[in-house]
Formats: sequence, structure tokens, C-alpha cells
Amino acid sequence: MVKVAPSILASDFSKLGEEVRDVINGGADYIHVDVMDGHFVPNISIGVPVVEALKPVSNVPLDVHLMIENPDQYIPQFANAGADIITVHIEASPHIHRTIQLIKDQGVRAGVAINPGTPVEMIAPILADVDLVLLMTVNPGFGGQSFIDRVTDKIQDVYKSAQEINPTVEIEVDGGINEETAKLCREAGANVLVAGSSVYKSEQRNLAIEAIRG
Ligand SMILES: O=C(CO)[C@@H](O)[C@H](O)COP(=O)(O)O
Ligand SMILES: [Fe+2]
Repeated sequence: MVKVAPSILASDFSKLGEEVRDVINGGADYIHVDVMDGHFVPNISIGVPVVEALKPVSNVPLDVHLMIENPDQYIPQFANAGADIITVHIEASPHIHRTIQLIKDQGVRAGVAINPGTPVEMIAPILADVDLVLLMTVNPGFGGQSFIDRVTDKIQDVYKSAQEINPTVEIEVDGGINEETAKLCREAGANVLVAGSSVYKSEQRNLAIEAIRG
């Protein structure tokens, strides 16, 4: 089952509740929330109060992508605010088993994210313990960037390893996803497709979501 997770980073923040309802009505499976701290990535976006405000608006899971240093310090707050999935970057998590366990201890699904320039071997030691692997298909920090197509090899690698040790893990891709790049990712084994610009900038968001789902 392929899922589509529109990223609210590309939405109109002046009417965020409406923007979230609109993509849910258009078929969104998750709402993807990009949290950036200006340290791990060169941009600052949104944080805990926005997750809290969106919780009553959304009847689909809030998929919180933490692009922050020291994620352990904030995981309980995001969980209490209503995150359903919390994903941390391997590059920002030197004690990854502890961090993933901390997420699970909050009763939240746990994900690990990996940048395009980081080899997949980095996440091998945690693959059996996570609910989701997020392969970045752009360098994180901004919406609207171009898909890095060599990441499809990494998707295939993760898919193959997951078949053996964690067949129910979700494989999510994020960055530059549109109808064409979504197809490449689905064929490589991804089953959760994050899309910001290609959904929110589209005239007919429901059609954009269905095209990405394939
Ligand atoms: O995590 C990030 C960027 O760091 C993403 O979730 C973007 O928000 C995706 O935006 P598009 O590339 O789809 O416009
Ligand atoms: Fe993201």
C-alpha cells in the first residue's frame, strides 16, 4: 500500500488548518511536518506549538521529521504535542538505539532518516528496530529542490535488507517528489512518498496526490 504524505512546508502558513484539511480531503495518508533548527540544517521552520495546533485538525497521522541537533531533548515534547511518527536523522543521533527507544517509550512510531550523502550502512545497525526509514532525496533544509536520482540505488538496498530483517518497516522518501520521481521511488521499493511543492503548488491537489500514489 503506497502512502502519500504532503509536506506542509510548501503550504500557506497564514491558513495552515485549512491547508491541512484540504490535502486530507484530497487523499493524504499522513501530514508531514518538517522541523528545522538552523543548526542541523541551514533553515528554521516550525516546532512543537504547530504540531499541537494541528493535532485536532488532522484525522491522519502527523509524521514529524526532526531536522535538529540533540533530538532527544525535544522528543517528549513532540510526542505530547501529538506526533504519531517521529523521525530523527542518523547524522544527528550518535546514540541511535537510545534515541529510537526514547521515541517508542512515548508510544510513538519511530523513524530514522538518512541524508543523500550518507551511506546506507550507517542505518544497518538500527534497521530491525525502527518503524520507518526516511531516505532523503534532496539535502534537507528547504522545499522545492531537485530530486537526486542516485538515491534510488539506496532505496533498493534498504528495501532488500528490510525484506530480510524488518519486512513491515515503511520506506519513505522526501525531497523533489512529483509524479515522475515518485514512480522511480515506488519501483525501487519506497511506500511512503513525501511531497511538498508538487502537491501544494498544484491547482488540483487531489489529482497530484493520486498521481504520486501511482
Ligand atoms: O524535509 C524536507 C526538506 O528538508 C521536505 O519534507 C520538503 O518539505 C519537501 O519539499 P519538496 O521537495 O517536496 O518541495
Ligand atoms: Fe521532510
